[in-house]
Amino acid sequence: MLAVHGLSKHYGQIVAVDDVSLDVREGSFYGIVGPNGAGKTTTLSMITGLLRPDEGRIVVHGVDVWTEPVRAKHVIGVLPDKLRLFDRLTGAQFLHYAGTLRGLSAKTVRARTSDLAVAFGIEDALDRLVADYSAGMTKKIALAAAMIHSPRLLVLDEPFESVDPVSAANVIDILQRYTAAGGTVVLSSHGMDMIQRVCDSVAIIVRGKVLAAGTIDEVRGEQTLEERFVELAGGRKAAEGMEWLHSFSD
Ligand SMILES: Nc1ncnc2c1ncn2[C@@H]1O[C@H](COP(=O)(O)OP(=O)(O)OP(=O)(O)O)[C@@H](O)[C@H]1O
Repeated sequence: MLAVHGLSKHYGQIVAVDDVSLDVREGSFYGIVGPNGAGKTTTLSMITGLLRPDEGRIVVHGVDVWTEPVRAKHVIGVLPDKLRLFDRLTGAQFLHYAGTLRGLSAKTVRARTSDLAVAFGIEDALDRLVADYSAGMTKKIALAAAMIHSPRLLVLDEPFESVDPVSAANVIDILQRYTAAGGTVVLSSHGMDMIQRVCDSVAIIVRGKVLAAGTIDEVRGEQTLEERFVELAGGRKAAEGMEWLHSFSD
């Protein structure tokens, strides 16, 4: 479903993504993990056609994302990192915009909007401005917008950030049913337990490079995914110094 080959991106002197290759099969629930600043968002932005790579190739369902962007984007649903939404729209208007932009009829959008609102538990918020939503509600409406055109591939950048545990479980349930039906999910997250429990495959990215990729069991071996992650990310730093923090200013 997704083939990424030799992807690189520099920001001035900073090498954000360094020769990343990934293969994601159809129906996979694929996690991307890495420390802050590892290059996850940069990688996902290039995969979804939002950020032009310096080098490399991305093919989604047989379509090259950067030579045939319109066809490729038809296949992809995206939850971007910084949610820059049209937040002076109500939730319903926002989903109408997202659906009709993707070529759906107004009738189809209405039907799917009410299904999505129930699934995400935001029925009561549909007529309120997105600008007035809480962080978790904003994430949910953005997720709903990513799904409304029933894409084959969902690329979700930290979908569970700010989402409460019950809602997160609901979202996971929705995504698991989606992958069981042949949809493919690629998501980034810092939730190691969740990735280990929910994903079938994972890539660990550190300083722009893929240090491990494969099925969860292949990557973690005898350890937990978190232990393997900490090992590859260079271990924990001892909490020394900062004594001033315990000297209290009053
Ligand atoms: N627009 C930009 N201009 C300059 N540097 C950038 C830009 N976007 C990202 N970077 C740098 O590229 C590197 C990778 O950033 P990226 O946002 O891809 O990391 P990430 O793995 O998603 O991190 P996090 O887990 O904190 O979200 C970082 O060093 C970051 O400072």
